[in-house]
Amino acid sequence: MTQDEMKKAAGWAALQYVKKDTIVGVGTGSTVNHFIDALATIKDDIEGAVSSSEASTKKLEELGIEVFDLNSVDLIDVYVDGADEINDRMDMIKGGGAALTREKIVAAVAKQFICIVDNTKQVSILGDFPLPVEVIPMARSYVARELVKLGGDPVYRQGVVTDNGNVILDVYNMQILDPKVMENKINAIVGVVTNGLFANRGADVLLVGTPDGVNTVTL
Ligand SMILES: O=C[C@H](O)[C@H](O)[C@H](O)COP(=O)(O)O
Repeated sequence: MTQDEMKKAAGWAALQYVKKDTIVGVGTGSTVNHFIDALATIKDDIEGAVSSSEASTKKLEELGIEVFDLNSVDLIDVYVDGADEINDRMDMIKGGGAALTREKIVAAVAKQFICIVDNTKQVSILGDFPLPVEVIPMARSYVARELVKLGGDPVYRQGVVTDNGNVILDVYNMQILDPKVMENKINAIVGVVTNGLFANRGADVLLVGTPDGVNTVTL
């Protein structure tokens, strides 16, 4: 089974968590793209979606799913999104596709976070995947120096501008032993918009695509 087939299995499995007549929070990335394909098959049964990126908005609209502005929505029942790494406490690193800030905002509003991954994303300690940090452009060098003080090696993701008009620093060589503390420390640096640690708000349900089917994990 290929990695993409495992992503697809996890993406389609998330459909069982979508309730009739609700607004669905939709993440970003190659795994979520499979979920969007699945969601399109029940588009007449849902009210629509709130999207976490321009890319997901485009795909949702192309498939005929109405996309609402988050400010016009009071309640999101489930938020479905992928991850770059996830540990057994359901803490995640996200933002490999630079969509971390809008993802974190939509996830904050949702009652339940359903994380969909293939089995290569499960880790015991977060940090092998470089941690993305979205930064206001004029603060890039200052934030990079502060990230070095926290023990990381930040690298500017050249040529990438986020949907919010900002830049990304990818922080290498961080062994993230306490994800909540590190999330808070990095967010406290002036000039940081947000970082890709999702620990204060982790996943509630994890669906893992494996060669033997989809495993469901809850805490
Ligand atoms: O910014 C991107 C998101 O956080 C994605 O959810 C994450 O990078 C996982 O993406 P994929 O499903 O393509 O591996």
